[in-house]
Amino acid sequence: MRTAERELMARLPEGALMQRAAAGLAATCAELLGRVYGSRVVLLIGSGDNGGDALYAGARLARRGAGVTAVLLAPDRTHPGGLAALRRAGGAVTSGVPADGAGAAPRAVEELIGRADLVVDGIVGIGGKGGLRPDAAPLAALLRDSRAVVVAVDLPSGVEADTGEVLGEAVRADLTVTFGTHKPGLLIDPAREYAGSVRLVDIGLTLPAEAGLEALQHADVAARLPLPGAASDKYRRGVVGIAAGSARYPGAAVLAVSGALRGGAGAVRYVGPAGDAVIARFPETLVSDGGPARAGRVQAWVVGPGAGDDASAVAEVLAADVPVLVDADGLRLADRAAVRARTAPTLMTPHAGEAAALLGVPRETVEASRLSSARELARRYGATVLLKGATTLVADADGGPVRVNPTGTAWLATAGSGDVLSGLAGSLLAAGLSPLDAGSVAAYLHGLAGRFAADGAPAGAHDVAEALPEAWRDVRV
Ligand SMILES: NC(=O)C1=CN([C@@H]2O[C@H](COP(=O)(O)OP(=O)(O)OC[C@H]3O[C@@H](n4cnc5c(N)ncnc54)[C@H](O)[C@@H]3O)[C@@H](O)[C@H]2O)[C@@H](O)CC1
Ligand SMILES: [K+]
Repeated sequence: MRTAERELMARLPEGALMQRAAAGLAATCAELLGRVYGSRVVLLIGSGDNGGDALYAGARLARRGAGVTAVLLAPDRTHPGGLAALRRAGGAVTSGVPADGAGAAPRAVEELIGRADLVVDGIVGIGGKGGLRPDAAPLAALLRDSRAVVVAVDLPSGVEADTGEVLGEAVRADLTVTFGTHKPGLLIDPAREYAGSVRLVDIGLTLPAEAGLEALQHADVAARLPLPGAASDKYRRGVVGIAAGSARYPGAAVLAVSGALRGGAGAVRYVGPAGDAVIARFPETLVSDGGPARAGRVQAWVVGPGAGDDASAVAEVLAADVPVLVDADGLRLADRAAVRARTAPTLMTPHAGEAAALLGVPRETVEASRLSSARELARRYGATVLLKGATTLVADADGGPVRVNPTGTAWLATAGSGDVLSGLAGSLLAAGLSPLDAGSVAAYLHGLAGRFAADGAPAGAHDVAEALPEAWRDVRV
């Protein structure tokens, strides 16, 4: 993003890029205000180009009759062109510097924000690091209590653009207008939550083909779905083996199979103590007695959901020379050296707690730094890692682009939903997808299915599995 901006700026007349950004920002603000004339707009302005965007957008709104006041955090280092434009358009300017350098914003600023219809956050964008500085932090606190709509420029000020971490005080926006492309901080929790809904404004950048972070969209998923051809039979479509469930947790086996049956493999083979429960619910399942090593050929294994303490099944699966997905109890039971020694692909699917145990750090650390945690886990185990959570990430061991799943929903935070996901991803592995594709396509479909199943009301994991065909159909149109 930064390189692309530099290249384009060198080719365009001075300020052209900022004008494109400001035009998009002003249009969105006008849309949110409904009636611009007579509305009260406050601009929070830091010392960089992020403030410049906000000032030029403010000037456009002032010309349309809004009462616009810019609150300057660095009055002597404010974007000069933007400030002049706002003044020419009739906008007002006041200082936002706390009297004692930190602590509280000036009383006049508090009142302005209290009366505002809309506040534009132009404190800092991609040039910032380390949370808001003490002089800016009180403004973020004021916004939390304000009834005004808060629009962040490029990023909510204070979040880490490159990682999605939030290291201190940051602005909570209702909407973020971002330029050129999405930044990791808009896609990955916890920062994502600060951004509200995100609107992308095209400013004409040519972006590099490969980014550090990718999000699939419907067409990308559709292109990766395994579809049967004329020559397909159940074996060519792939057989997925599910080694899951225990006397205590038979339901995990049923749910993993329910996901696997909707993932594109031609057949699902089940191995474990819950065979009766599986057959009762899904008669099409091939149930084997004995361990995974004696189960017959499969093209991929899923091991771990509800597995209890059966370490031998996990060891047998890890010894198989086919792609293996390790989930839940399997992550705890797996011999770490055996995972690292595998030559066929491995896909690990921990939630934050399981990832923390594997990394030997507190759970909060993983939740606060999801991107680096997923990458580190993948590197350490030589495996692809799907880190579950509000924003699911899938990272390959080679350090290539990380996939962030855009379809997640809080409704999926329900018991058994991970079992469905692991069956689904395992089925895609058996059908021939790479672990990165299998994990990210599964997360995408699973998120969509969760939305369809919930549709504003609680849904169980089995509802999510039943909505998977609808998710397939949705991405294929
Ligand atoms: N470079 C470009 O071509 C374009 C840039 N645009 C805007 O410019 C922004 C980047 O501008 P800059 O590189 O000037 O950087 P920013 O404006 O994002 O931030 C830099 C300024 O913020 C202050 N700052 C840094 N960390 C802070 C913190 N933690 N708390 C408070 N203040 C902090 C610094 O003193 C510095 O002056 C983008 O986010 C975007 O909004 C857009 O106008 C589009 C075109
Ligand atoms: K901002």
